[in-house]
Amino acid sequence: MASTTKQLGLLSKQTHVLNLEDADIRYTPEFYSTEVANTLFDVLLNETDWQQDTVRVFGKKHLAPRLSRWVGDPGLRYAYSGLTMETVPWTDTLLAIRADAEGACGASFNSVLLNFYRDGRDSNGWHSDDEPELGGQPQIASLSFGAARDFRLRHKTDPQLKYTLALENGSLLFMCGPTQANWQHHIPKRANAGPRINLTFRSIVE
Ligand SMILES: O=C(O)CCC(=O)C(=O)O
Ligand SMILES: [Fe+2]
Repeated sequence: MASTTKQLGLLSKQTHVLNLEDADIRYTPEFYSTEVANTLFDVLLNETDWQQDTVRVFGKKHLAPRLSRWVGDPGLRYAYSGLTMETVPWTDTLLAIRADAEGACGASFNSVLLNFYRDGRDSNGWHSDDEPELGGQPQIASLSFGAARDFRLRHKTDPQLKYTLALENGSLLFMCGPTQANWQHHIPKRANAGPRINLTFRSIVE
């Protein structure tokens, strides 16, 4: 994957617009073919220097229930769960995926958070990606590789409004507009789930 603009075997599959109030979320299940997605899973697994971060929950420090890595343009910093993280440089693989995501979403991204859910015991707690450095209407492209996992959404003020969708191997989920201001999301634990890698491309405004 030498060229940063090379298309990684994109399929022109249907994008579904989720019918959710106060949100703008679009889901493309087969953004990458299964074959390409499986290859990308292996490459990302092996090329990434995975770390287990410490997160602060109600003032207490815990090891995050997943492995992760921040990648982005030089000098970018990001405050996350009470910690300031510095990004590490892009790889050719990540630049190629970024180009695909930017083309599909009509957005630009200067960083990506890589998450590795080793098995179904790994998870991601309820949150919004609404840190000030993401701007007023964060645009987030989320790509999933490996085992499908449920992605749950809940409205911040109306408890009746909730939604679950399975993020499949090779899928793209794009969240933009008022989504982060009004909704939270999480990845619950799932018995027997296999390994999964998720990339969330973002744009940090300094
Ligand atoms: O793993 C996922 O699909 C979600 C990851 C996520 O919400 C995040 O990194 O902010
Ligand atoms: Fe998130």
